[in-house]
Amino acid sequence: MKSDCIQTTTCQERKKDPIEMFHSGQLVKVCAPMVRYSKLAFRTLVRKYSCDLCYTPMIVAADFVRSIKARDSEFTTNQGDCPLIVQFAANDARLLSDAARIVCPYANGIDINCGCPQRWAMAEGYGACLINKPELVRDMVKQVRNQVENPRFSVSIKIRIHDDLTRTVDFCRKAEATGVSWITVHGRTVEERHQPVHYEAIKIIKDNVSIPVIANGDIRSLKEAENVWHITGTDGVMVARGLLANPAMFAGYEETPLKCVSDWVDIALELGTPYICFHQHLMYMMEKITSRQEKRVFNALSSTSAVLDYLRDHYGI
Ligand SMILES: Cc1cc2nc3c(=O)[nH]c(=O)nc-3n(C[C@H](O)[C@H](O)[C@H](O)COP(=O)(O)O)c2cc1C
Repeated sequence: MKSDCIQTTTCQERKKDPIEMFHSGQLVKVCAPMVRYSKLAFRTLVRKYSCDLCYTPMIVAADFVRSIKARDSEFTTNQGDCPLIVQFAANDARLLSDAARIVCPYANGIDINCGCPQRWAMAEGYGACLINKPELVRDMVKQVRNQVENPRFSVSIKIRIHDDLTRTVDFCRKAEATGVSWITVHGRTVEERHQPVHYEAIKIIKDNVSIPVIANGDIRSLKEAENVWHITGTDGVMVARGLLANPAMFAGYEETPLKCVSDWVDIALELGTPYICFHQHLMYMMEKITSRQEKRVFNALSSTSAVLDYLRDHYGI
C-alpha cells in the first residue's frame, strides 16, 4: 500500500468525522466510488473544489488481503486525502474485517458495495446481490466492528433499491440495527440503467431510518444537488458522472473552468498518474468545452508531452 503519510500520524482533517458532517445540517457533498477514476489524484482535485467526502474505487477485499501487489496498485493515499472512505466488494465477514483493519489507520471508514449490478460481481456474490442477503451484511458489519478498535471508524453501505420498496426499507432498517453508520442510496433498481432516478424512494428510505442517508443518481450541478437534498430530505448527495464531467461542480461551476483543467494537470503529474488515466479524465472534463473538431484531435493524442503541448497551444495552460 503506497502512502505519502505512512509515517505521519492521523491527518488533521480525519478528525473531521463524516458523521459529524452529516449532523451539521449542511449539505454534505460526496464524490462517489468509481472504479478506475476516484483515485488519489482525482480525489485531490475534487476536494479543491468543495467536495466534502471522497470514496476510493471499489476494491475486492479478498484480493486486497491476499496480495501486497493488489494493495499497492489499488490503494494510494496521502495526508490531505481525508475524510476518506474505502469501498470494498466483499462476501465474507473475515476477509472484509481483515481488509478494514489494514486500511483503518489511513481512512475514516469502509463502505460495503451492495449496489454494483455488473454480472461478474453478482456471480461472485458481491454488489447488488447483497441487498437480498441482510444476514450476510449483518455478519460483515459486526465482524468489522469487532475487529477494528477505533469506535469512530465508520461502516457504511451503498445500495440500489428493490422493485418492491418495502423490501429496501426492511433491508435498511436491519442494516441500521446491526450498526451501519450511514446508507447511500442509488435510486435505481438493479435492472435499471438510464431510467429516471426514484428520488421519492430515497425519501421514503430516509423517513424510515434514523442514521444518515446519502442520495445518489443523475446529479449534474450544485443546483441539482441542492434540489435533490431538499426533495429527499437526506443528509448528503453523492455524485459520480457529474464530477467526471466537471470536477468543480460542487463549487458551483456549471462547466469545468480552465483553472480546474490546469489543477488536474499539476496534481496528476505531481502524483505520477498513468497516462491513460490522465488523458481519460481530461477527455471527460473537457467534453463540454471543446468542439467536435478539437475533440477528434485531442482524444487521439497518445503521450503526456503531446497533451501538454496541446493544452498550452490551445488554452494557454
Ligand atoms: C466509471 C464509473 C465507475 C463506477 N464505479 C463504482 C464503484 O467502484 N463502486 C460503486 O459503488 N459504484 C460505482 N459506480 C456507480 C456510481 O458510484 C454511482 O452510483 C452511479 O454512477 C450513479 O451516480 P451518477 O448518476 O452521479 O453517476 C461507478 C460509476 C461509474 C460511472
